[in-house]
Amino acid sequence: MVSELFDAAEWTPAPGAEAYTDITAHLSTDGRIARIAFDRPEVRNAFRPHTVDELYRALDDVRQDPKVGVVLLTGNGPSPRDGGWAFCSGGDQRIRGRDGYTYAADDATTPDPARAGRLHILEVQRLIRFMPKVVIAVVPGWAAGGGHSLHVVCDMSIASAEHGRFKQTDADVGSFDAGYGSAYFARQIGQKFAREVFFLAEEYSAQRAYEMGAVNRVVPHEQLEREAVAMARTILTKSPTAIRMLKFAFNAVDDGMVGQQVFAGEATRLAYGTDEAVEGRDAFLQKRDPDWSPHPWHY
Ligand SMILES: CC(C)(COP(=O)(O)OP(=O)(O)OC[C@H]1O[C@@H](n2cnc3c(N)ncnc32)[C@H](O)[C@@H]1OP(=O)(O)O)[C@@H](O)C(=O)NCCC(=O)NCCSC(=O)c1cc(O)c2ccccc2c1O
Repeated sequence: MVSELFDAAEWTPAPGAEAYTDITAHLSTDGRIARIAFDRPEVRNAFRPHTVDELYRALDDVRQDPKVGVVLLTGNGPSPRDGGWAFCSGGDQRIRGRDGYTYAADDATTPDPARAGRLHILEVQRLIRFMPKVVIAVVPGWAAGGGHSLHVVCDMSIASAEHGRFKQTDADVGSFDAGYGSAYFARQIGQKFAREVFFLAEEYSAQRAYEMGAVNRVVPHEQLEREAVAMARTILTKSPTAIRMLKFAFNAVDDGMVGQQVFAGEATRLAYGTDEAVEGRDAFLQKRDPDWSPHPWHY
């Protein structure tokens, strides 16, 4: 069983997914939705460097899959140990070294001193942020620490009414996501609430997260993945170009010059499709002056 909420009739394994140990990756049977899930429920889906490597690969694969328009990022469960549910509880504290999270040597908890520690969940955050597809955090249980930050960076979040729980534990464990996890979170819900979530590190419910504007929908646990798929199916009825440009427009205001670059790159791609741009290219290749006369100076 992948997860108690997983509907086997809906999904087929993504190419290469059989090699994953710490995540699962599936595509909907029509190939248009991806479901990528943390698969370490016994530790509330905490991630180690190997988990992050797999997550990055799976997300990058779907980024490059032209059929996929929406990605559901979730956590499998429940825990076989105590029945607890989690989206993700952040970095695996057992293998946190002085330079980041350490790769395992011979077993999952023995650090390999030959490899530098990693904080590359931040690379995953950037991949989610900049991929031209909608990423929905599907939160069946705890979103804590770095898991809290991951849901923050997703485009939308949907949470289980019964088991969805949130807690930003960074400051409890001497860590701090000083980028999207905190500063962008404050943009989402406001400075006072964001500071409260980080400075007090108190647990809050899915309903409270909804009231603060941190999640889009709170739904009965049993229906969580069905509702997430329904949201994805609605998004898939829209224009891919419009959704892509909207995502990058929403990002741009908070992403500085990088946000402008990402948005502008897509604008350039659209401009390349015009007769005007084609004339510029053809004139160069044909070693003649471009004829811009069919193209007015629009106002
Ligand atoms: C998530 C919890 C609030 C859940 O509490 P609950 O009581 O339901 O469950 P347990 O505490 O009993 O947990 C069950 C079992 O799982 C183990 N576990 C849970 N989380 C982790 C974890 N993150 N690492 C390792 N193990 C974990 C737990 O020990 C239990 O196992 P036993 O064998 O002991 O029974 C609660 O579990 C909790 O608070 N978890 C820790 C949350 C946390 O502090 N996460 C790390 C925050 S820092 C971080 O994630 C982070 C990562 C980065 O890569 C960054 C990079 C750059 C900047 C910042 C980063 C960053 O902040």
